[in-house]
Parts: sequence; C-alpha cells; structure tokens
Amino acid sequence: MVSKKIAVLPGDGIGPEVCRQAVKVLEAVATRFGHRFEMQSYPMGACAIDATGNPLPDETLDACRAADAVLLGAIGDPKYDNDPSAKVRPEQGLLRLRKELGLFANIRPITAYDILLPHSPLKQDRIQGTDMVIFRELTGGIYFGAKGRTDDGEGAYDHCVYSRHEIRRIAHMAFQSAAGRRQRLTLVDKANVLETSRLWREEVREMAHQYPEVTVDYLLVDNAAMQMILNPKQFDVILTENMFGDIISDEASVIAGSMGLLPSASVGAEVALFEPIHGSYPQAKGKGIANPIATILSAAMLLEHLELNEEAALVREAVDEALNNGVLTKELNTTAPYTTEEVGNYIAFWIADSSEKQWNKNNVEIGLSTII
Ligand SMILES: NC(=O)c1ccc[n+]([C@@H]2O[C@H](COP(=O)([O-])OP(=O)(O)OC[C@H]3O[C@@H](n4cnc5c(N)ncnc54)[C@H](O)[C@@H]3O)[C@@H](O)[C@H]2O)c1
Ligand SMILES: CC(C)[C@H](C(=O)O)[C@@H](O)C(=O)O
Ligand SMILES: [Mg+2]
Repeated sequence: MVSKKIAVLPGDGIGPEVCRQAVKVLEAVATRFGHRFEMQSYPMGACAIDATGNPLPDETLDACRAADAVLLGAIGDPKYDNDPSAKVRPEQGLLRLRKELGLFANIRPITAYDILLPHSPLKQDRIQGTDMVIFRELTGGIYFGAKGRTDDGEGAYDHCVYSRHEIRRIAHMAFQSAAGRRQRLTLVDKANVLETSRLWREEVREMAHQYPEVTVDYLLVDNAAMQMILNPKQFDVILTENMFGDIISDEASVIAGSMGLLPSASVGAEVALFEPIHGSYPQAKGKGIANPIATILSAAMLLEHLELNEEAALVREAVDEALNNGVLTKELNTTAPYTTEEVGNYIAFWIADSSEKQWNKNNVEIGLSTII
C-alpha cells in the first residue's frame, strides 16, 4: 500500500473531461491495489486567468511543488488564440510551470497499434511496427529566449539560445533511453543554418563516445519531417530542441491514428508532470467526443515514474482492451462511437475488476458504482 499526493491541473477546453477519466482510472488503480492517491485539482491556464488574472496562481505552483506528481489536461482558449495582442495568455502558465519545476525533458512515445493501422491516413506497411520516443528539450530555446518588438514597432524577435549544460542533461537521458532500446539515437536539428543546432551537434558528437553501443544519426529537421511520414520505423530515440520537438510530435500522431492517443512525461530536477501532447481542442469541449486515452496513458507514465510498474502495466492492458474491442471515441470509431466518459468508464472498470468482463454501455453505472 502506498500513499501519494497527485496535483491535478484540468485546464481548459477538453482538459477537464479527459482529466476526469484519467483520475477515475487512477482511483480504480488505488482500489485494486489498496493504495491511497490524494488527488486535488488546481486552476491553470485560461480558467485561472478568469478566476485570478494569473495563468499560474501561486497556490497552484505551490501545490505542484508539494506533490509526488502532477497530472495535466490541457490549456488554451480561442479567446486568446484569436487575440494576438493579449498580454496575459494561458500558455504562459504552462511555460512558467515547466520552467519553475525544472522540467527540461519532455518524453513523447509514439506507437503504431496494429488494431488502429487502418485509421492512419498513411499506408499500413509503412507504419506497422513503429515504436519511437521523442526526447524534446522543454525549458530552453526559442520558447524562452528574449522576445519583443523592435523600437520602431516595425519588427519582432524571438531569440533562440542554448547552453552546453542544457543540451547535455537531456542528451544523457536520450542516450540512456536508446541504450536500453534499439540503440539508435537521431539528433534532429537545423545545423546547416542555426548556430544553436551546431552546438547541439558538437555536444552530442562528443557525448557519443560515452555510449559506444548507441549509433548516432544527425538529421536536419526539414528532412526529418519528411522521413517521419515516409519511413517512421527507422526511428528509435529522437533527441531534439524545444520547438522542433513540438512540431514533429504532432506530426507523429498521424502514425498512431489520433492526437488523442499520445501521452507524455515532463521530467527534470523537481516533481514530474504528465500530460497528453494535444491541446484543449476547444471545438470538442463538452461534446463527449474527446479521446481520453492520451491522458490515461499519461497517468500510466505517472505510475511508472512512481515505480508502480505493475499498476501501470494494468492500465496499459486495459487501454489495449479498449482499443481491441473498439471502445473508442468517434475519430477512431466512426460507426458506433463511445463517449469520452464511456471510454474512461470501460478502462476504469476493467482495472477495478479485470476478472469481470461483463461491461457494456448499459451496466457500466452499476459496475462502476464502487469507484466513481
Ligand atoms: N499542452 C497543452 O496544454 C497544449 C498543447 C497544444 C495546444 N494547446 C492549446 O490548445 C488550443 C487549441 O490548439 P490546437 O487546436 O492547435 O491543437 P489541439 O491539440 O487542441 O487540437 C488539434 C486537433 O487534434 C485533434 N485532437 C486533439 N485532441 C484530441 C483528443 N483528445 N481526441 C481526439 N482528437 C483530438 C483534433 O482533431 C483537433 O482539431 C490552443 O489554445 C493551444 O495553445 C495546449
Ligand atoms: C501550448 C503550448 C505552449 C505547448 C508547447 O508548444 O509546448 C503545446 O503545444 C505542447 O505541445 O505542449
Ligand atoms: Mg504542441
């Protein structure tokens, strides 16, 4: 029996809906294994601006610092997306949180599930067997460099800066991950143009001597974007800077079949944070069509981080069960779609009592009454 404190930041748009399902799944895990997960929600993003004027209130940051792990839904609102002049923005809350917690490595695994191959617009033989992980640097680069407008108001700038230290700490993680996988590391950069990319190459090339079992490739990001679609199976571990990682991971979701499937872990010096790679998908808010699996798999990564490996494996098994039985939201099941809540209920139900396979849409309320 373990007792853990998990700070939950549901955020905006579909964030609260998908987060609710992941919390339910964690409750099912706690019930099944006799653990105690103390889960409390805090505002971050547009909802926090509405409530306090601040996208990351002190109370939220303090609660994250005091927690064993953080679970995040998504933030962002069209009100701000459509107003480039807004000075206070939901995304500032997320960026500041990453910086304050020292979350310098964002780990994004991408898997092509056999059962979902027909749902990808890409040819099945190209994507079958894809299994890669992107290590995206998360607290440096162009996201965090000096930004502003020129004095004459006619221009704007975003500086991209990286230090050797910032590169080395995430590169070590990526090398270690590659060593334990298929021993292949690809550095994605733009070294033909950017000085920061040349520093990345210099450091990674030097570090490669410490990991002789790992084969290192260097790929320019424009080519990488094409290779991702052309032959994704060639990738094992991808290491890249903040903005390139943001872009190629959304692209990679096409291989899996939906943005609603891709989880992530943000790790670093302090407490770790777990979040789907997708955003607040405002068009879907309240419609029950958002896929909660990316957030549920983020909860599985959270359990692994807490060294609750058996528990995480059961969550993954339950997700596989949902995939194999077509218990999926409408972007993946167009004929008889399930709602966000039904997918969450199915997975939680399976975890709470996987010997009981009698779940169906009608009995779920009864079956789950003990855990939701
Ligand atoms: N980490 C985060 O909180 C995060 C990440 C990305 C974007 N955002 C914010 O989200 C807002 C919307 O951005 P966007 O529309 O560019 O990206 P988005 O990820 O919210 O949605 C892009 C598309 O992906 C698909 N999608 C996303 N989540 C899905 C899910 N759970 N199930 C099924 N399909 C899903 C939909 O087709 C959607 O149109 C913006 O304000 C942006 O800043 C936040
Ligand atoms: C919302 C935005 C700041 C964020 C990012 O660019 O890092 C998002 O796209 C992500 O992938 O988590
Ligand atoms: Mg993104």
